Amino acid sequence: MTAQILDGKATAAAIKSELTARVAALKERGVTPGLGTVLVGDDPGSQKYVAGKHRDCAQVGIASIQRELPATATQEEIEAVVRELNEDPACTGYIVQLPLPRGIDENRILELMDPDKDADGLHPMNLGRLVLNEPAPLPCTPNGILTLLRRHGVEIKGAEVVVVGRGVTIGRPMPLLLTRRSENATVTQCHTGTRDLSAHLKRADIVVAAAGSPHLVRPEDVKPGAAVLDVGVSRNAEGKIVGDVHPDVAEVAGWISPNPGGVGPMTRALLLVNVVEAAERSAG
Ligand SMILES: Nc1nc2c(c(=O)[nH]1)N[C@@H](CN(C=O)c1ccc(C(=O)N[C@@H](CCC(=O)O)C(=O)O)cc1)CN2
Repeated sequence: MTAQILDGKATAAAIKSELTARVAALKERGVTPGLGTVLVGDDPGSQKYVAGKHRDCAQVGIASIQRELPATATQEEIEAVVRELNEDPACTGYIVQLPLPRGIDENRILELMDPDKDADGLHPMNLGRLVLNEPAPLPCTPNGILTLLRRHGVEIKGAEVVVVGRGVTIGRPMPLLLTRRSENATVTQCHTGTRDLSAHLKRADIVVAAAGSPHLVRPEDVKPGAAVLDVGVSRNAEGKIVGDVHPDVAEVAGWISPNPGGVGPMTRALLLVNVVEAAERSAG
């Protein structure tokens, strides 16, 4: 039996359709939500992701504010754009596309953002609120993964979850979301220093593979029936995505997220959710 698909494309489309109605209701009250993006440099992947975010905005009626800087931009030039978006009343929320070019202090840029306009949920204040169980915009990829599981009826409560990776956008916040009382999962975080990854994976009901290591999760390491989410985006020589999950895992798992078409579209949809929620808060 092959695994059932955690269809990120279809789920994101459903979320966007729900958001279209919420944006229309906001506009009737005189509020137009606006998403800003700050793109620094000419990385083709980042350009593609940012273009996708603005396509999504157009689909649901959110206004787009785009700021682009060359790869040679200085820390001060990027900070000036961040300050400008903090002050711009048309900008409900914004993101700084990561990674930033080498030499730029990414944390300082994130800290400079107005936390109330942090559409990514990656500002230290908002990550702190998440730790403290206070309301905050949630990081888009972890929230996208949770939403994808929930909308496919995958049981999270009581599940043993293994998160592979410890990056700021996914690996670090993912366990914080999963261990809230509303989710009640038990989480093991694995990383390059984990001694026996295979032993941890074999016990997992849910695997979130976000290590950026091609085909790291092999079929022999997966518990039959487990839900496996592939967040890896390495590229092969032809520029095609190679995920962290070996394709044969589909023969063992109960659920699998395709890549592309799984977690990526959910990341974009949950970004729009953060913008619409911020606009609804500001509308009172
Ligand atoms: N400020 C941020 N930077 C980055 C984030 C983030 O959440 N905030 N995450 C990633 C990139 N990312 C969003 O920005 C992102 C990655 C992938 C996709 C996506 O839709 N992928 C498609 C495939 C696209 C392709 O063919 O390349 C898919 O999975 O189907 C959307 C957003 C790092 N930076």
